[in-house]
Amino acid sequence: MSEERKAPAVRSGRLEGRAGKAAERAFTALDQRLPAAEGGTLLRKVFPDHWSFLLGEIALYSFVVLLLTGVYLTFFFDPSMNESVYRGAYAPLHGVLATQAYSSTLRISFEVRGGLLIRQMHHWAALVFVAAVGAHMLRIFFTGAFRRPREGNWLIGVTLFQLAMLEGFCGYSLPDDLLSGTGLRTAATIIGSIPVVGTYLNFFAFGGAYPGHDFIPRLYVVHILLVPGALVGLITAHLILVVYLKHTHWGGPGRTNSNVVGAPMVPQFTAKTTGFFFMIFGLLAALGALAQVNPIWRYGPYRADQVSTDAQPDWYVGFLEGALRLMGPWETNVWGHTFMWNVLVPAVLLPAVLFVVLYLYPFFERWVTGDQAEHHLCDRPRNRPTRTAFGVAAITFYAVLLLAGGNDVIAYSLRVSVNSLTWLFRGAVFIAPPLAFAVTKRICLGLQAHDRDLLSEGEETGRVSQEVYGRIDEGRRPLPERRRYTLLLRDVPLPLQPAEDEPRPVPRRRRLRLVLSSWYYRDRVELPVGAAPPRPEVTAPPREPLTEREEGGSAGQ
Ligand code: HEM
Ligand code: HEM
Repeated sequence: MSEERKAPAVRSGRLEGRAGKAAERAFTALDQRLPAAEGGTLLRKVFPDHWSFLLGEIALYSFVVLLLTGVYLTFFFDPSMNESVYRGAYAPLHGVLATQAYSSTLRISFEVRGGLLIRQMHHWAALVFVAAVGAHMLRIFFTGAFRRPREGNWLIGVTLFQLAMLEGFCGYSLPDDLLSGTGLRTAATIIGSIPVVGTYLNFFAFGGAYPGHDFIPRLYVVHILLVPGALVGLITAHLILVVYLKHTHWGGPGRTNSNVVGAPMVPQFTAKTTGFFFMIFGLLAALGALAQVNPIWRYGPYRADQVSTDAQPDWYVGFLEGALRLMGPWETNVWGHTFMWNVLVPAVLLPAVLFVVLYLYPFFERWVTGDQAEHHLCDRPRNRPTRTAFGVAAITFYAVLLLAGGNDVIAYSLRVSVNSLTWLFRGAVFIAPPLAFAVTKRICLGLQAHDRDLLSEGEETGRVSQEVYGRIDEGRRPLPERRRYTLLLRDVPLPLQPAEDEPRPVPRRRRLRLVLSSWYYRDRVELPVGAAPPRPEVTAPPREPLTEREEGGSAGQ
């Protein structure tokens, strides 16, 4: 048997003699049936350590909690739209006509043992899940972890993000209370706004005129089978790619673009991440036990002729609600077909454009930079001012829409006119993102200038002294070597330049690329002269295999 295919404990010399032979035999038997030797290599895979890498894990573990609590809910939830008079444990609603979906959710809340806890855990886990997915996506964006070779994983990620929002929307629409019914009414209007086919799609989805009797059972299948199935499949592919492509890490001495340094999967990483799972589980259980969420008995069952004020969707759908509230009442009638711009633009076209932009961003940036190299080091956001500014502008745009989605609540709480507030948000949606872009870019360049200052002048000691001649010395000392190295490890491409032999006049597409490239990369603060950046370690040619190194250990694989 080759050295590689021996049991790890035998290989490392920790097991000798009879015990060693027995271990070797057992391992060989296992390896003939399962890829045990390959699995052993996998167990030593290293995983870099940084708090920002925990965001993906929070998403993963809250998804696991959703699966566990969701299965429990399916034992008791009845997705039927048949109506009957409510006679359950919640006396204030006695005598009210409600669907089985609504009554069974009340039963889960008041009669099933542990039902309210599990229901609230499920809802809190959904809120945390989508938030973690969003935050994880931002970390990938701001650190440039979407660049070659991880573009495929970015595409899977953007799909996961949409599925997460869809799953959440389907989930909170299931109990058929007044709030969720109002959300479904909005969904029906959005489907109906699609030109030409909208009405037919609506009839198809709802099995007749809205609300019909079919929609909640259909939504149920989507919520507990289709979307979770797609999520499980894509998350598995996502994680396989994370393992296969290896994880990015933050640069520093010994941490380069051609290696990955971190704790081995077994035992360090597994121990840490299992503990982290239990922390998340505990936190969600505490939230479920202590913080009320979605008290559907206060809203009452859905009735198509009623709508409550301050009806707010879950936070992740709030931006669509905001976009709908900001849009003016525009419609056009063409050959008997009505184009409802007031719904079509904010609720169909806007999200479509946003997600296409998200899908394409890595390819756009690669085109602008002409950068074909593989990148395994995380970017410091300040070193990519234009990308960072883009990200912050997008977050600002999203935040304005989210706030606009709660314009009635804000107006009521602050005692201001809801119309004035709507106009304020209409202005802000156009003005705030470019403003955020400009401010962020300035801040990034300011931080770069600060880095340059640190490199050339050293860091402040905090001790100001005065010489006998009167000169005041603010007290600086050279940066520690590790910090200096990290600041110098900067990987920022130069703007593309027209080649000497390029045909003139330069074709329009090429000109656009040159202009964009210059706009992206011309603003930068150069590092001090003489401080040679560790360039060779920054960019590796494509398809160089990465070496793995255990923290404080030697290089392997
Ligand atoms: C259900 C949702 C998701 C789950 C459970 C998930 C899980 C994870 C985990 C556990 C990691 C490794 C740890 C880390 O870097 O945080 C990871 C890495 C990654 N994720 Fe996700 N993710 C999800 C959604 C997304 C989204 C929305 C995007 C981007 C649009 C994305 C893009 C990536 C990329 C590119 C990596 C590799 C990062 C690197 O090597 O530095 N993921 N994901
Ligand atoms: C990403 C995954 C999921 C998300 C984001 C999600 C979200 C939600 C939300 C927000 C609700 C409304 C809870 C409430 O009543 O306050 C809900 C209800 C429900 N979910 Fe999920 N869910 C997910 C996965 C699952 C899975 C995998 C199952 C079952 C296998 C499931 C089963 C249910 C059931 C039966 C209900 C209705 C009961 C009720 O509303 O109390 N969910 N879901």
